[in-house]
Amino acid sequence: MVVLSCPPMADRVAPDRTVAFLGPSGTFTEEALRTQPDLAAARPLPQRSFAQVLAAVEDGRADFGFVAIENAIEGSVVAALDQLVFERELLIVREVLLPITQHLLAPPGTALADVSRVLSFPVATAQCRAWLGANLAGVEELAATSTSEAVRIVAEERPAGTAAIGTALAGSLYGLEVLAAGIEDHEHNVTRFVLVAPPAAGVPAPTGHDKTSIVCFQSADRPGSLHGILGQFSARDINLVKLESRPTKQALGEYCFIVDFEGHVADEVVADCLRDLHVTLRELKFLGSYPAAGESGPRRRRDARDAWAAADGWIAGIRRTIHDPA
Ligand SMILES: O=C(O)C(=O)C[C@]1(C(=O)O)C=C[C@@H](O)C=C1
Repeated sequence: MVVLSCPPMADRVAPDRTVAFLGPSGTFTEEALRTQPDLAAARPLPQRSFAQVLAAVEDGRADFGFVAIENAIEGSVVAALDQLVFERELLIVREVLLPITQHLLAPPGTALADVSRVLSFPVATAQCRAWLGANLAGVEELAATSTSEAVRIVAEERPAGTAAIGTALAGSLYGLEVLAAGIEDHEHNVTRFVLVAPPAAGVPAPTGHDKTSIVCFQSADRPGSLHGILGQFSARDINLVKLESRPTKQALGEYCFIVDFEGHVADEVVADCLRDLHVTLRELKFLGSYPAAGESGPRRRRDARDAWAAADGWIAGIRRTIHDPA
């Protein structure tokens, strides 16, 4: 199951555009990017970290950045999410879902009993926690800057007794063999990636199947503040897709809320909700409205939004009849 988002023509990335992503060749990020024909045809700019990917977009070396942001087993990829929330002024313009299959890879001729150390990107290692406990209990876990970097190091530097966790693609690119396939702890392992661009690139056109992401910074830590935020959505029948609190890094116990919900800022009901939040919050950061990946969810809410637009038209009709006081 590879779920593709299908951007309208105007929102496809042109082949002369540069897309920065986590490298080197053979990362899951590259696999996800290659599910998108327009991104696969664009100029690739592999980087060594999420921060470098996003910095490349902000300083103009890349037109777009492509990063993992959420995993079905591990939750948010906080190193990327925090960058978007706190460090960068970038907009999400697309999301892509990729099923993730982890492989234990080692130089040809290695047996499982020879493995005393496992090298990988920590998010990937964490997805295999139960498998490692059951099959390689007590082995040393080492961190690399990405899964494919781990595979490259094991293939080229041959550290003693070391296997890598990564993609089958990286295994064949760098010449490692698969010691064990499908070692992730849950079979429905999916990672969500986002394509980001500078705000000047604008917001993608609504498709009728969209998501919006925002960050709510509260004015004060008082009872009911989260209830107040959520109430704005429930009053308008807007479905939340994800709600996460993250420390603002300003003071212990001070949190902001990252909210993903169905709909596009072009929808009147969404705009109205954002207006009310903007009035009440200390700061409201708009992370983007973009086509939602997958088939379930946002389409279900269209009837409610159509009803809201009809109600808006009804009010506008009444207001047009208000007498001019002059
Ligand atoms: O290291 C990689 O291969 C990546 O693309 C990064 C990453 C992540 O950060 O979540 C991407 C997908 C998988 O969930 C594991 C690792």
